[in-house]
Amino acid sequence: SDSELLIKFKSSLTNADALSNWNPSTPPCNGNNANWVGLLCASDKIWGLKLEKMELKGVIDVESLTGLPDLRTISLMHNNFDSNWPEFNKLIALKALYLSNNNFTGSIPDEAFQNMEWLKKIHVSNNQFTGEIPMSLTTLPKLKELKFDGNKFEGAIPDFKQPTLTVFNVANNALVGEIPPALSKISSVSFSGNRALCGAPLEACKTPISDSDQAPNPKSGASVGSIVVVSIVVALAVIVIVGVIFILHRRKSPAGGACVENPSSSPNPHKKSNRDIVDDGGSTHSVSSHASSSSTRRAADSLKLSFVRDDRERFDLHELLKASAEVLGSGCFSSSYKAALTNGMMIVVKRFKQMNNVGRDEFHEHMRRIGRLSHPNLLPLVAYYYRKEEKLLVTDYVKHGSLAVRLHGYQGLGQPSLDWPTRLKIVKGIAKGLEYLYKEMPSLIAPHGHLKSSNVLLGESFVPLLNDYGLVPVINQELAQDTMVIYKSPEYVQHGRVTKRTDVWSLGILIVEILTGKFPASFLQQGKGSEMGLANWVHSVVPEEWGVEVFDKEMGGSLSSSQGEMVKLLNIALACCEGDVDKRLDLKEAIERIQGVKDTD
Ligand SMILES: Nc1ncnc2c1ncn2[C@@H]1O[C@H](COP(=O)(O)OP(=O)(O)OP(=O)(O)O)[C@@H](O)[C@H]1O
Repeated sequence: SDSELLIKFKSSLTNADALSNWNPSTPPCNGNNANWVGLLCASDKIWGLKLEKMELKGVIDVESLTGLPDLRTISLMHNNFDSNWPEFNKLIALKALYLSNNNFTGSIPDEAFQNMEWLKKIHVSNNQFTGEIPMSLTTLPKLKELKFDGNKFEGAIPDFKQPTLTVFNVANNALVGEIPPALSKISSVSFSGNRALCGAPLEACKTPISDSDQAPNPKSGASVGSIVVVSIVVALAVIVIVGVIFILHRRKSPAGGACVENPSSSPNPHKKSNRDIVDDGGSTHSVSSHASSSSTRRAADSLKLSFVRDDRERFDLHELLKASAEVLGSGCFSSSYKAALTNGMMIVVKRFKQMNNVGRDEFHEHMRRIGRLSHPNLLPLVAYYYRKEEKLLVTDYVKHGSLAVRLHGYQGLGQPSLDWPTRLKIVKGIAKGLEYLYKEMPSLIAPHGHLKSSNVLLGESFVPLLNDYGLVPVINQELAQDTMVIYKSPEYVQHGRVTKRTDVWSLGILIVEILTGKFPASFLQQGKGSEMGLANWVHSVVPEEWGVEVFDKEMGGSLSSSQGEMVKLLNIALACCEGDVDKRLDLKEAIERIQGVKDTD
């Protein structure tokens, strides 16, 4: 059983006190939550081991882990492991392996990553690894992130060619020789602190390379002269290929790859005439200018939008493809486009690529369930589109935009900020929307799951409308864990669990943001590192001994006339983002107390 395998895994570790609740008398998982510390669970299955900062040491028994067929991610970062490379390639389904900040030693065998076709992320920064960077890494088709910095790797960098490789860091090793041309666009910082690396993005290699800094690539066996000639040819080809990839990437990821739209940028999104909304199995279909091309027509014929409410005028994907579109933002999670239909209707299409956590039937059922929700503080789902590779969710366009932009994006433009009565009204509306979600979706542990200021839109008279709710069950777990707000909560960061009070924590963070006017910048980062940042952010903007100076100055005169009520609301917010779940307010208490705050202006 999973319990036995994990207990066996634990038995070869030394100093495993942190795993004391690994006890066969309770099952390791309870649905999507972990009973045992350091596990990541989904539907009672273990998909991740997150054993970080536990002072663990000893032997990593990979063999035992092969008995966990759903295991996709392993993090052992910030421990004291000092062994040689464990045979992780026995875990062929692994997608992410994080071993940074330990004392692993010895060389990593050349074939260490053979057959690990699913592996996307490998972080081994700040260990004591020696020898050469293993060649088998160059054969991984999905490799996205490779962090090998802060070790003692030597020799040349193998010829990485994967176009998927976007995060690459080998700084502070003892590497020599020419940087493979396909890596020339990576920041020079990622190659700094090595013995003798050359070529873009660092300085060009000298030709011929002098004896003292010559770095023959022991793996290629080619002469320096031929390397130079081949490099020039390859470099030219790469420039052309990178150019094409860049253009395609810009078309697909219009915000330039930024993880989350930065609300302090202009509130008016840059208008584009041509945007790709539907990706039909690899070929893209631009909105507007190519609407009449036969491929677009063929694709549109095969595409059907599923409408989830009866009270809405219907349109089809033909119409959507003809519409002129504008990019609203491109987060880690999704990309959003605003489209004007021929009948004048303005809609927003959100495109998700990683929404495959459930099968087709369950997905349809879940969307219909979301479609049945109706509340003055929820932005209703209008329609959706299902394909295995991607999903589109369609909502109305809300012309006043998001709370994030209203709070943080207007300052430079001389626009009036939100006053206290409006902020209080927004907080009360958000709380009511959340209360409704809890009532209508009781089976979800976190009925919202991604509550933050860019997911609160402002309707007429600043009525807040919650967006992106109820999506936790359908988003791929790995992406969800890296991006969704609930997974940045203290209980998830520390114990790998989400509770009925986790959305309350997000509500607390949001109220602190509304009252202080400070933006939790760690929302802009993805994945690890951003998590503690967000949990600690509250303490940085509202220190232990806080006074009236913490409130947003933009609230002007109300700061003196309504100070008492503001203090009351901030205290409620702090009780909502209390790190200890047992001491945190539950939703009912939080809502009662919020509704009791008065608009005294
Ligand atoms: N229906 C809508 N009407 C108006 N603006 C919207 C609408 N939906 C989203 N937006 C705005 O578009 C921008 C991009 O939203 P999107 O939801 O794609 O990303 P995000 O909320 O910034 O981050 P994440 O990817 O984590 O959800 C945000 O500023 C958001 O407030």
